[in-house]
Amino acid sequence: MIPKSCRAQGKKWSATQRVKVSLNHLPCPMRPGQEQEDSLREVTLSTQRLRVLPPAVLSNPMLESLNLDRNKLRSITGISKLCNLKKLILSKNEIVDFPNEIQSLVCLEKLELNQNQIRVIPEGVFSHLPRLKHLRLNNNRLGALPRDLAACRDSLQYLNISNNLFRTFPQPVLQLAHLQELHMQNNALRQLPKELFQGQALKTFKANGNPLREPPSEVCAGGIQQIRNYFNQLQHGLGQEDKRVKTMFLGASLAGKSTICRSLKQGQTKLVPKEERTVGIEISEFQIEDFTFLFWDFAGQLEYYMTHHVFITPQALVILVINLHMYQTNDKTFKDLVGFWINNLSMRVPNSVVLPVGTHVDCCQEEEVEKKRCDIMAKITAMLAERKSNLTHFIDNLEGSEDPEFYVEQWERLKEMESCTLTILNLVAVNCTDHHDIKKLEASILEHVKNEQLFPEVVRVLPPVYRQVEAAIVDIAQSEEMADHGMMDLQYLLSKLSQCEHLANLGRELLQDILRYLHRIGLVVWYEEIKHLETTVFLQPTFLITMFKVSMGIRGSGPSSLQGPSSAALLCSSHCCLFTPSLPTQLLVRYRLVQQLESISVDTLIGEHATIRDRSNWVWTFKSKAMLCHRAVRALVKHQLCSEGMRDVFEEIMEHRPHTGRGKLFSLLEHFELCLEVRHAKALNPQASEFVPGKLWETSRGQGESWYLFPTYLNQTEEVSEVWGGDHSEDLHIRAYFSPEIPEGFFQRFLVKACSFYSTHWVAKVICLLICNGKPLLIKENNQRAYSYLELRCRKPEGRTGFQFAWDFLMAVVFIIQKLAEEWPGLHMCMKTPCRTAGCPAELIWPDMDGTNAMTKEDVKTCGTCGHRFGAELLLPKVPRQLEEPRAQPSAHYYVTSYRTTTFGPSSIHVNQQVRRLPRPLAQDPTLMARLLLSPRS
Ligand SMILES: Nc1nc2c(ncn2[C@@H]2O[C@H](COP(=O)(O)OP(=O)(O)OP(=O)(O)O)[C@@H](O)[C@H]2O)c(=O)[nH]1
Repeated sequence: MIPKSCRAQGKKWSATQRVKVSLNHLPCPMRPGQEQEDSLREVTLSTQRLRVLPPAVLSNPMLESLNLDRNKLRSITGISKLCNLKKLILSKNEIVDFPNEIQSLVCLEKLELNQNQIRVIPEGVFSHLPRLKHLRLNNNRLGALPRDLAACRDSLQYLNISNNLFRTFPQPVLQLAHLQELHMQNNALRQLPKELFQGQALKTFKANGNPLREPPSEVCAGGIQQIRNYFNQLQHGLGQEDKRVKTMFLGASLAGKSTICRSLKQGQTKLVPKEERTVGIEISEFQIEDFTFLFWDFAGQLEYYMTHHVFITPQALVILVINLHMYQTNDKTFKDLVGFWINNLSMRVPNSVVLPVGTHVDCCQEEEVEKKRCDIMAKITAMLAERKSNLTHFIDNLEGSEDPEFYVEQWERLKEMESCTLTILNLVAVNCTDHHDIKKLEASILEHVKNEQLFPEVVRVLPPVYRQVEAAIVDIAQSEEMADHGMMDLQYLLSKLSQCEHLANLGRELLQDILRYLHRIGLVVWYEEIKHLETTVFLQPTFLITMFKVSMGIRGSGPSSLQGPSSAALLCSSHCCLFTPSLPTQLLVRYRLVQQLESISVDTLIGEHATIRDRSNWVWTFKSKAMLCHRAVRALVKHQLCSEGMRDVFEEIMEHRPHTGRGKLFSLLEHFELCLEVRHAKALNPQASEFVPGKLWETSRGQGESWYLFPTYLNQTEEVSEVWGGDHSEDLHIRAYFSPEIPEGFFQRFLVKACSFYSTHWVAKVICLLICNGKPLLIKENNQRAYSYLELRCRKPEGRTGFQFAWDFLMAVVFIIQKLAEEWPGLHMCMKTPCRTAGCPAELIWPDMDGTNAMTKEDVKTCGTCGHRFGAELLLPKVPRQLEEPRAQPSAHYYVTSYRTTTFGPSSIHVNQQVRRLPRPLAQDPTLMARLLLSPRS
């Protein structure tokens, strides 16, 4: 949250209008020439605050294209006069009643009415629009489509009805024989008709955000072919209802998560000895009545929070376990034991259902339990209310600004966040040593998951073959031949499945579909998108998680001072069908990595061609720089695994030849941005020689071995500050504000992302300095309640080229931050520039960024608080107009080296990691990069 004073001040600043065609410049029918003819045919009147159609527009019957988006239109009376109109854009207006006059626009090919408030479309409009190819009706309040939409059967190719209120599939759509693209996301659909997928025309289909059970969302996520295969299979046998709930146990250390988890599974009290701490995550499956529960037991230690972005997923029941004995009715314990989790859930999975469970009731007085229960519930309620009120305040702030149309995208995003609700169920207090309490908790869980309002997606309809394949995989996973680590080659697995008598006739495509489904529901893990892992299926996901642990669990202290001894708890249950107890969980645990490194045996060192001195060096580098070299990690893992006779696992997860590839372990760590591969470790911080376009870059793969930086364990900040040389009042200086706060692990992941773009960097715990073409950019984290932001600073440049470069650089980093922030759907981020007058609290709120960087047309801005005037280029990505000096380089140079370093304009970007996810021409053009990085979440 931003202090009220600053927010209020921020409103006084505003961007200038971005008017494309002003009303005074409407095409005049008298001017001759081709240009004139074109302008007669096409008019754009976006963001003009129009309430009615301007008569000048209506008097032009030759008009073929009219864009009226982002106005205040409620009706479009008179539009029927424009009978030659082919394209009509009415997006983001205030239309409630569908404009009937549209039926007169018989030439219409493209109609966009998205982001209005239309509830009903009357019959008799579309029957007059036989040429309509493209129709956008998303973000309205529609629950049905008119029957006569079928009249567009030969023309309509694109239809978007996402973000409406459809509960049943609109039947007229089935008539649209030429439909190629259909968007139906975020409605309330439960079932899709198989007829939709029978023709071959449909190429793109999106339906995420619906409580689908037939086909389930996890099948739809596989695309049209997987849906077709699903329906084909359903024809061969009746669909079976599968009731499955992912249940995540979260909470601080020693809360009792594992105890509850095990007790529920075994149907009796199962106290977990304190020494058996959970490490990372444990997964197990078991049954209550006809519900299958997939339990994910998360370790409470801070070290593991870094992996939560990988495993905390939506649509799960969250059991938030609170040790009532430890809990005190003060703000501090609330924050540590409850508030922290509620905050994280509301940022990461804002639509979840949370069941708070209080443990250790036997250690409390009866009245004490009730008092604490009330306190916890009241504080959670207050917390959520504060969040809502903050969102409302942000929305009001944008609506009340002088130019609200410049903040439409931010406003929409806030509205979306406002509509999300974290449902908090009543706290259940239990004594885990008492069998009755465990039964009571079980009944409570069952009651909640049966509630369709809370869990509309629990039931999935599946063809019998899905269950058969799942059962066959369980058999394979439990068979003698299965290695302990549970990893299997994809082709081998498929051939094993094909050998099963009843699965012999299934095609590979269908088997892979089913594997993808099982991956999405969390039963197996198959990361098709990671190069080193595309042919590996983890039949025991728990093992996969242990691989992460190599990089974690290093620090000796937890979130509170509750740290216990360090050994792994291992889940083992007769109900647990997929996960066997023989996993090497204990072996890879690193609570105290320094000690672990020190204990690497001499034999292992010799095997890795290392010496005792190397080992001391590894320890020193890790302590001082949070870095481990490839060999150190190899030795560490080998030492642990080989001493337990698990050499095969070691060979599986580590690359044999250290210089040729990363191996599975590092592919995973990098994919999830838990560590950064760095080439140089000579200086106190990773420092690479800089890439200069056109010159030889000295860094090369053959030079020395790889080092891996684990940013979570960084500590010192002095060196970064020293290289930066201190803040100057003249610096270009912007801030990315976060509400409610910067999520745990955000800055560390930002470091991994940003440093993979910029090869020269210095990093520390909450500060990072990136260098691009010799220019530094500093990023600092300030995560204070009601004052959470990342500050970006550049030295004040000189001349036009300097500003161009500085803003390119700043914007590239802003986009990286924004892209990362998208992973927290409940996180609000807002860019601001503090007033440059010392002591003035005003801040300029940035308008929406549409990727053009043309954020203002004003050359000078005046602060509404202190009255000082500043060149706009000092505050926003705006380059001064006067051409004081020739540009040093053309704006869109593009260089690719073997390291995939690319350059746009004067800036250079190292896309070593991102290149896998972003298309090649990424850096050809900074605005393209902006659009790519800012493209809406799917
Ligand atoms: N007396 C009593 N002891 C409990 C209760 N619940 C859990 N315990 C004990 O509390 C300790 C911690 O329980 P765990 O289940 O390991 O806690 P956790 O939340 O999984 O802890 P981490 O593994 O650190 O994340 C164990 O020694 C349990 O036996 C309870 O209701 N009453």
